Amino acid sequence: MNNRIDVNHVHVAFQTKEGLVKAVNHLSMSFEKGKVTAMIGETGSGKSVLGLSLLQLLPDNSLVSGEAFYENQNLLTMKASEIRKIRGRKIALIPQNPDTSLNPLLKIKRQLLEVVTGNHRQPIKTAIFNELKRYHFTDPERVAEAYPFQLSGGMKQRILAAAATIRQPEFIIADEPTKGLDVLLRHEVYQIFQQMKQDTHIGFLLITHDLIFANHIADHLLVLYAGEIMESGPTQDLFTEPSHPYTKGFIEAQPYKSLTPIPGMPPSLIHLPTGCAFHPRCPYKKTLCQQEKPPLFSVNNRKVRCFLYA
Ligand SMILES: Nc1ncnc2c1ncn2[C@@H]1O[C@H](COP(=O)(O)OP(=O)(O)OP(=O)(O)O)[C@@H](O)[C@H]1O
Ligand code: NI
Repeated sequence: MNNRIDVNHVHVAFQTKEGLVKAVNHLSMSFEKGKVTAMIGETGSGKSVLGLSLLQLLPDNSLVSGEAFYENQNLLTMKASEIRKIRGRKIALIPQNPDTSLNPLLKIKRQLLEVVTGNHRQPIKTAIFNELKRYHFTDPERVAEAYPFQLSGGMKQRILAAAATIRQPEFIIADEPTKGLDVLLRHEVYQIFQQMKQDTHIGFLLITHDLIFANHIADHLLVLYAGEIMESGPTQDLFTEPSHPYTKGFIEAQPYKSLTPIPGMPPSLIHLPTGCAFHPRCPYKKTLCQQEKPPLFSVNNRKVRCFLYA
């Protein structure tokens, strides 16, 4: 099947001097083409690690197991030569920081040409200009001749979006595209994504801390905590009525809400708590929560990893 990526029981751990860091723990889900799936959760919850694992972009100290099926192939175990054919062409990554992702020494034209390799120079140039126009560059010829330092932050974000979509991938993984941006620029990125979503049938995996963005654009939400999905379901439902105590706390902690942080800290990923990973911080914990890990319970049209919904 081409229209989804099916993630089954993925584990990612890192070997470190201190011990095994269990960053992603038996995580299962699927990403659909034509939909935006946003992955949210506190820092260190495993969002980026999961995203990078799908393209085999994790460092050498990582241990990855499980499956991520795309077109009947497991992305996680594919040979390097095979995943290279998929990376960028079928599944593209929009990296976080335009300043480190664009080469300061190369003109935009060169950087986009490197993305669309091929022999047919002329059609490729046309493709690049068309793609730039799609992102509201009114004078693509001039932008193509520019160096990154000659462009504003918003323009660079649009270049990165163009570089990702120009090869018409089926999926895009975007890791915190609004991180560290001021309000104006954030809104520009919202618009870029809105447009990518409207104009294409791409499936997006959007990794973000920006819940306003997620609420704006995502069809489906995944809430991660200590490398596990705590809750997943349609975005509107989760925002209007979060079920999991962690989702409630996380939404409440946002600057646009009460800004009340969840008491306590995320657990050590080397020594994960027994039972529910969230129990040490949970206001509703029962004895069972300390002893047994809750499965994902189906509640209405979502899944919740909490015994309150057993
Ligand atoms: N190479 C590595 N070696 C050891 N631990 C790592 C490595 N890479 C990531 N980790 C750990 O894995 C955990 C998950 O990291 P990840 O970057 O996925 O978090 P995140 O949810 O994306 O956080 P943020 O929102 O801050 O980007 C963290 O505890 C991190 O320290
Ligand atoms: Ni991250």
